[in-house]
Amino acid sequence: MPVTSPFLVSAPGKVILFGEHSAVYCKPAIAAALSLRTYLLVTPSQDPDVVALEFPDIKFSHKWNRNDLPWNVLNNVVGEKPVLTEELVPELVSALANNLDSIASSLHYSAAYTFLYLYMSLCHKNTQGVTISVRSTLPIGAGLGSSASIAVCIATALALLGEHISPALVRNEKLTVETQEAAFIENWSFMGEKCIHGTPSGIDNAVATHGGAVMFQKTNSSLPSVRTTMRNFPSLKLILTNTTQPRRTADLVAGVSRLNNEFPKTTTAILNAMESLTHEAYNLMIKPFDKEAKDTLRKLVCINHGLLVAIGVSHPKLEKVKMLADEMAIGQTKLTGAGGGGCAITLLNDEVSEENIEKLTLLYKEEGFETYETTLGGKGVGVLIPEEDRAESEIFSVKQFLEFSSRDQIEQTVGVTNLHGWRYW
Ligand SMILES: Nc1ncnc2c1ncn2[C@@H]1O[C@H](COP(=O)(O)OP(=O)(O)OP(=O)(O)O)[C@@H](O)[C@H]1O
Ligand SMILES: C[C@@](O)(CCO)CC(=O)[O-]
Ligand SMILES: [Mg+2]
Repeated sequence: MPVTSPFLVSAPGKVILFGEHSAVYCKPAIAAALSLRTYLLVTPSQDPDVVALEFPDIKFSHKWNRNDLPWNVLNNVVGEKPVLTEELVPELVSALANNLDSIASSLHYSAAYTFLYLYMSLCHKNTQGVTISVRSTLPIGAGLGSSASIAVCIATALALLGEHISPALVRNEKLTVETQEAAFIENWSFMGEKCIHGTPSGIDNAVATHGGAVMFQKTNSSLPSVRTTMRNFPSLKLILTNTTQPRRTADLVAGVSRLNNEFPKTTTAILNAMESLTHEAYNLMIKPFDKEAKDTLRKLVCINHGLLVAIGVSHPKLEKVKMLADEMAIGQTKLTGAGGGGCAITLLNDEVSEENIEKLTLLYKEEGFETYETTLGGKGVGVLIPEEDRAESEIFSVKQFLEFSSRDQIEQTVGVTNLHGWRYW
């Protein structure tokens, strides 16, 4: 698709309520889309041969000349059309290393590698040069699925540029993504997640694509994963706390794999326990959600956290989040996402007062932690373009997009419900 005017893609982060890590071992997990999102702006490049990235959230920008990319390798191994493979194509992975060798930081490398892998897979040599700028209201590398939300945004933008999905179908009049288009985005964002952390389960990018709340289970054969939409997902009162301790999902997933190799029987028993508690939680959450059910759900949150501690993915700062909440007897806390730092959720007791919530958030602030006000179960991926009669000057520029100074400013300016003068494709 020739890009004559900018377009904007956005996708949500997620909270895993039950089953992180066990999800990688084909156990079910429950997750919901977050109101915090990643926004990706596509603009035509001034030089049609240049593909540029502007990722200010991780202080990274980079350019490639599209003629320097290893198209021949790709065409020899895969052909001209995108072919979904079970694993990343090793020849492409190794050829791309030459285009990435000037990038030293692992944070920058994984973002650039994901982009290039998807660009090579979904675009072609003659695809017009574009600048891809990304801003997120999600904390990065903190357990809220920032990698999946950027992978979904990139896969969607490149699938549109490569004309694999049709703009008209990305959003129909009900503002939902058509099944086939969504499946294409989900599958390719999964390849993006593989670039970032090796052996993802696929739950994060499934939620970022489809939104809502799901029980998700990867299969250990070549069969597709099973995604069960949880339509009556109960509204949960929770505090989401970021320890701000940096960590990489890839490292934590690799740590669990080492533990599994060293103590296979014990690790399997823990993963099986996670499986059964996820089923128990699911059964509670699909029925009328009364006080008893809420109490039981909190107990399951507590058990799930204990099991995650047992497989070595907690962190002293996550334990501090839990301890402060436990001391106030305010609810039950578990880490969310890959752990090792990043975020925890505290599922609050029903009767908890606003005063106590404020007291706890203050205690967290004193520890250097951040808390977020969010809602769960929102929309998945979406694409917006400026309305036809929109004057060029009224469409924000890459420069403005890159200069938004805070999460609030991003949300207020490009937030899906706040963006005036743009319409769904
Ligand atoms: N806004 C962004 N700009 C650039 N790169 C990003 C952005 N958001 C995420 N990334 C990429 O995602 C990586 C972080 O992914 P990682 O899986 O480690 O954490 P997460 O997805 O936030 O947490 P979890 O996987 O536990 O939910 C970063 O290293 C970077 O490559
Ligand atoms: C740790 C993990 O289970 C969740 C990360 O959000 C990894 C995955 O499922 O891909
Ligand atoms: Mg991730």
